[in-house]
Amino acid sequence: MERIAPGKVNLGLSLLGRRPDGYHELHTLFAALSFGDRLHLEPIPEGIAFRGRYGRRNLAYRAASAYLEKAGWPGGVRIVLEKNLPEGAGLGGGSSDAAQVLLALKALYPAEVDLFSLALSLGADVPFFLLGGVAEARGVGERLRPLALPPLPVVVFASGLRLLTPLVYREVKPHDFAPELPVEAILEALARGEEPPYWNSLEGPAFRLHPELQEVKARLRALGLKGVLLSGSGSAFFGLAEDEAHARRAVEALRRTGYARWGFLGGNHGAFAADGGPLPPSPGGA
Ligand SMILES: C[C@](O)(CO)[C@H](O)COP(=O)(O)OP(=O)(O)OC[C@H]1O[C@@H](n2ccc(N)nc2=O)[C@H](O)[C@@H]1O
Ligand SMILES: Nc1ncnc2c1ncn2[C@@H]1O[C@H](COP(=O)(O)OP(=O)(O)OP(=O)(O)O)[C@@H](O)[C@H]1O
Repeated sequence: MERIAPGKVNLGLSLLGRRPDGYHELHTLFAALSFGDRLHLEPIPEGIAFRGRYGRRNLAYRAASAYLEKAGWPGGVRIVLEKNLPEGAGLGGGSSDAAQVLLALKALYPAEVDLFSLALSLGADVPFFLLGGVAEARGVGERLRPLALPPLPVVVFASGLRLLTPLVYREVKPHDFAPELPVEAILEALARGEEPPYWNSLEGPAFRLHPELQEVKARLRALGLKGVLLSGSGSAFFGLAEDEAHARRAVEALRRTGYARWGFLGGNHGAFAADGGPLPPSPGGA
């Protein structure tokens, strides 16, 4: 069984405040990308045979172990993980891998397991990846409302700087908090190809930790991309291109200085190949 684990960007991320549990209340729009990691999974009599970095600490391994434990070890699984997303870049790579493992194991070994709470226990971004597409999220990222967006050409760039999410959140100060995102106005601007009225509250902390990120953002803007924003806790940025040709030109200008890729975001029709053609739907839905 092959599955694509798409990356994500946050089409706006507002931190509303700090919660008693130490996490932050957020309001964000998740949008899945048309490219990501690739996982190959096959049933084996027992145990978890995993090929990928970090071994048992890998989120894909941890998702397999969590599901099989809850399902009463009906069998085992072999997982081969092909990473295409940069790590620690704010593109949700590990979280997406974990979600695809949960969906695949539910198809391989159906059981009365609440995937959603299992996903949340693995990480705040994991529940979104059970849905994919585009969704408004509140809470720590688990209260999801699916949204519809036409597939938009998007450019993603990561300079290679690893920004660990907990460190960025630890840098958050009270003046980084902001109001709720204007969701309808953002969706309208995106549909019209105008500059969306969104922001990412984590840019402040990230830029305080790594001021050089401001220059990366300026470079993407200078290429004519709209809505240039840090994705999640970074260090990747994304920007919206006028069309495919513009996206290709921007990637050409960026590719010598880091991870540069274009694709489509939005659309609730699952993953697309980066050239815009649809990938075969991954078995087991979603
Ligand atoms: C930055 C985002 O990626 C935006 O989508 C998410 O908020 C982070 O999602 P994630 O990487 O899955 O985060 P987790 O692995 O669950 O949490 C890592 C650390 O980030 C901080 N964290 C995460 C989410 C949140 N709403 N508030 C937080 O303060 C916590 O210190 C937590 O220990
Ligand atoms: N399958 C995995 N893919 C990538 N990183 C993983 C994976 N499993 C564990 N990790 C560890 O988790 C860290 C964060 O990985 P991930 O790629 O999810 O970060 P991210 O892209 O910033 O995600 P997010 O946007 O959710 O913060 C990595 O730096 C790595 O140490």
